[in-house]
Amino acid sequence: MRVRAAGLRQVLADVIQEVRRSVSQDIDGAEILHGLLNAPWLQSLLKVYECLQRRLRDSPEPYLDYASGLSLQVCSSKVKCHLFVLFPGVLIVCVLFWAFALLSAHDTVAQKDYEPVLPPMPEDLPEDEEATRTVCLVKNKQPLGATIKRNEITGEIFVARVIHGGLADRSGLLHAGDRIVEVNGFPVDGMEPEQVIQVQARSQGTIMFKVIPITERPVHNQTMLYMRAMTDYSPQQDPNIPCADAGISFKKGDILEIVDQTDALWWQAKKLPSSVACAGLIPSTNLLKRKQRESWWSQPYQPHFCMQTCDKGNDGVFFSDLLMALFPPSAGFRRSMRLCRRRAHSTIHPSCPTRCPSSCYSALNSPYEEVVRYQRHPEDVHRLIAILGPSGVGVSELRRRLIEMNPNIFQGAVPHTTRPPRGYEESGREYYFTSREAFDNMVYNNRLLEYGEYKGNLYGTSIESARHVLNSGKICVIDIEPNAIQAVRTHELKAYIIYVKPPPLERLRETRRDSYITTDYYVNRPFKDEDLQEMEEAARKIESQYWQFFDHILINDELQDSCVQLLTAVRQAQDEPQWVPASWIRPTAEP
Ligand SMILES: Nc1ncnc2c1ncn2[C@@H]1O[C@H](COP(=O)(O)OP(=O)(O)OP(=O)(O)O)[C@@H](O)[C@H]1O
Repeated sequence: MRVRAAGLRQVLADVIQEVRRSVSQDIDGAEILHGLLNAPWLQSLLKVYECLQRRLRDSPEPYLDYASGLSLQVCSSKVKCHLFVLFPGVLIVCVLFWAFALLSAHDTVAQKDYEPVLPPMPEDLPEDEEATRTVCLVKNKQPLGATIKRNEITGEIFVARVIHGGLADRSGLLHAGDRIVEVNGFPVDGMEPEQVIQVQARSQGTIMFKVIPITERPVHNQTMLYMRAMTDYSPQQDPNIPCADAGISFKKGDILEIVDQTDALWWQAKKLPSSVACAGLIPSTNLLKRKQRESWWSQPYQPHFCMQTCDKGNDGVFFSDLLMALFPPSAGFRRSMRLCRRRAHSTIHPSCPTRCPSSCYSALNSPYEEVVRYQRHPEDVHRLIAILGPSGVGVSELRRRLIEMNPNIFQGAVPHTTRPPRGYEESGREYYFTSREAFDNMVYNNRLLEYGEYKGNLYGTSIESARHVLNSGKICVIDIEPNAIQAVRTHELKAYIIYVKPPPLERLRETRRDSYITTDYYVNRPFKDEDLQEMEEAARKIESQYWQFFDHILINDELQDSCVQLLTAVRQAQDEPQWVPASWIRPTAEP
């Protein structure tokens, strides 16, 4: 009340005076606040606000709503003659034409002529009139925003759901559960829903429903809920959706704002970022899980995409030495792990299935993952940066360049190995050298993010190793195999996953012309066309299985551009809000 009486600008002036006093008392921050409150833009903004408030209070009423008619009368009288004396002919015609147009617009607004003409209310309202409601909606180009269903026993037609933000919802007059008795005067009992829709589609301009409102409307205490889609969905390909046009399609990784979960089978959601007010139908978690199970049973058997090879070649003693010399502290583990896939006696394990069977499998199988917006507090440890991509795409190169750019900020996690150290190696620098027993112990206790065996030696990255870097205040940057994604997506590490994607084949050929690939053998050799095709194929497989987990996709085309992109993505991960699983922030949230 005080604000209205005194005016906002007056209140601001009082506050400024108070703050000025604080400035003279040298109170921390008072000067900044004073400068802010004194800013001319704030004064102007308040002035505009006050003007608008005044306008709202004393909303202008038209003095006449027939100004154009009156002016015609005036013109046809003597005044016209006087005007002709004062102004030459053409000019006066223009001025009069303009003035009439203006006055006619004024009259349209004054008479509220632009509002739709509603049909008269029916006169013969039945006795039980209070039990029915006549709802008149003005159709524009958008759909009505409601679906209907038929009670198969009684033949009665009901509103099945009202789409959030649609025409029916905005009217506030139709609700899920209302029984539709008539549409535009046609009784609809016993009709098929398609026939009812045809009746309503025929109507022009307005559409009138006679409904018996539902007596007990469910109370909505909907809270904001966001989900990351873990699967693709297209309503056009779903024969079970109540109305395909009311559905929304989404792809893995899309963020969905769930606006209505009242229906057990069909939720209403908006795909973010969204500029539309109207939501669309998506299948609920349970329904989508059911669909996935059904489609899984109908698929031919597909072996799990797994990083295991059983090549028994034995030409690598030499190779390992050269390898470690070439890539001493940071790239060794990845290289070993990568070559594990290609070479002898090797397997790579994500540590996760033993560590977190429930969260891993549920995240892989659940069609949605609840997410929240999270921004790291500047005083918290950094988020782990995990980079992955198909072999040869440039993960090691990008990671190496990032760390070299600023080793005071970025650091890799030192891997563990059971292989004996070489002359130049120091435990804790190139590797932590451990016994096989100690390594097995780490595996048993789920302390490894991923591990693998190569030529009889075990290699792995431990959680402690990543934690050590993070606790030192640096940003830990590691490269992982795709099947280790689940192991790094934890409340503690809050991994930000960067997927390095190869550019189209043409660009790969051009950009990798002078680059070398590390092959099965200890020599690096130029990329061949089949290496590039293999890379594309591997990328397709990774994307089809893991796309939903990627926080950033970096297309490694020009190396310099990719480095800049990587740096930007890492900065955003640490300093800007990102969608993360709700279970990281609220331990009670379902994984
Ligand atoms: N954008 C790029 N343009 C040209 N050459 C590149 C680019 N990115 C990486 N390279 C080169 O491609 C080769 C393979 O890159 P890198 O070793 O980083 O691959 P990787 O993804 O780590 O796979 P792997 O671990 O199997 O070797 C290296 O010689 C690297 O310098």
